[in-house]
Amino acid sequence: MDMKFQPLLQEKPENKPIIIAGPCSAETEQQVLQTAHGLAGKGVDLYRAGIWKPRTRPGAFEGVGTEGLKWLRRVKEETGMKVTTEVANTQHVFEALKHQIDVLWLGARTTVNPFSVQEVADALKGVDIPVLIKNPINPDYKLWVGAIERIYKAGITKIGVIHRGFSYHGETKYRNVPRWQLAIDLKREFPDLPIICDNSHICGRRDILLPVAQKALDLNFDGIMTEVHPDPDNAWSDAAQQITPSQYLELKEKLVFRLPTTDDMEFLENLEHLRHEIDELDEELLNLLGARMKLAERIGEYKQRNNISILQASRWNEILERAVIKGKMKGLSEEFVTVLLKAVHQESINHQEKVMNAPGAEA
Ligand SMILES: C=C(O[C@@H]1C=C(C(=O)O)C=C[C@H]1O)C(=O)O
Repeated sequence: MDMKFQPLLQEKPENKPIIIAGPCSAETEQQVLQTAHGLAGKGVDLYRAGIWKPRTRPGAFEGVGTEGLKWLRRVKEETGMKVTTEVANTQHVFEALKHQIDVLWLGARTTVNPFSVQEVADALKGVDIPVLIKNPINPDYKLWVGAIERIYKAGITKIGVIHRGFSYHGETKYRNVPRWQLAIDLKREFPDLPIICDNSHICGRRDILLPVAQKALDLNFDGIMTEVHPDPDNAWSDAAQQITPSQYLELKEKLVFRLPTTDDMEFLENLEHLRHEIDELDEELLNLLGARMKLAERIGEYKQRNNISILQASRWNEILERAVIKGKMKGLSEEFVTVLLKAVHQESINHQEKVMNAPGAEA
């Protein structure tokens, strides 16, 4: 689907990151206003607070509901900051619009469900409001794009996405693993679609908020969304990942904001030169890989004639172990070498399968 997006915030100069901060949840009027005053006038474009909280299990704090929207309105009046909250159904949209919330967002648990996304989209028909769409909990690129398309088809063109990481069962330092590649894919397919990094939900802890936000900026993300609370340890939700307004401002100071590009001729010429060298190496890599597959095909022919299986685990092990060691000496990570070699091995198997199972191969 061909989509043309408009800038999320009209007044925001191009190439300046969109800064979103505020508590995970609105808890009390005092907490909402105290946090807002700690952030006002400090370059925060949008003040966030969850009013309706989808929780994993019942009984946890599920948000203050409509009452909290009045507190957000006071934030607007008293600080001049725009405000944003999460909506998940028709009633949320209706209440948020009634209380002049400036920007809406769809949460990860909503994006996973096309029925819910469609309900929100239908409620938004004919309304001109920016909408941010968080990635679905599971790393399903198409589901994420599907949610964007549903909102777009409702006539909303000020759309952005929020990358909040993906649920993962194994051991990891993150609460939600980033899988940056999905965000990079989105950038490639929709260059005009702003991507905002929710470092709080990716990290789930305070000590790595800065490197994750910086990584997002290095990947040319268009903004950062961070949870801020006046008393994080006693927050009613997501206590481990929230930081105080002053800690937040310190973090923001440390971030290095990058430009997507420049018109500096010297820089562009040097870049061009180095990129030319990369292109040549890429070409060489492909030639080598092509030649390697030709050899695999010859091995496939022998195996076929002698009725030998394609997969040879001990040989494959040897190759992988050797490559990891050699790779390390060349500064290549084990993770990269493993992923790369596994892909090469799979392609080699595919080539052999084709040769060995081709019609007439038995003859
Ligand atoms: C090419 C072979 O077949 C398979 C593919 C391999 C490769 O591409 O290097 C290695 C071992 C096998 O699993 C082989 O047996 O050598």
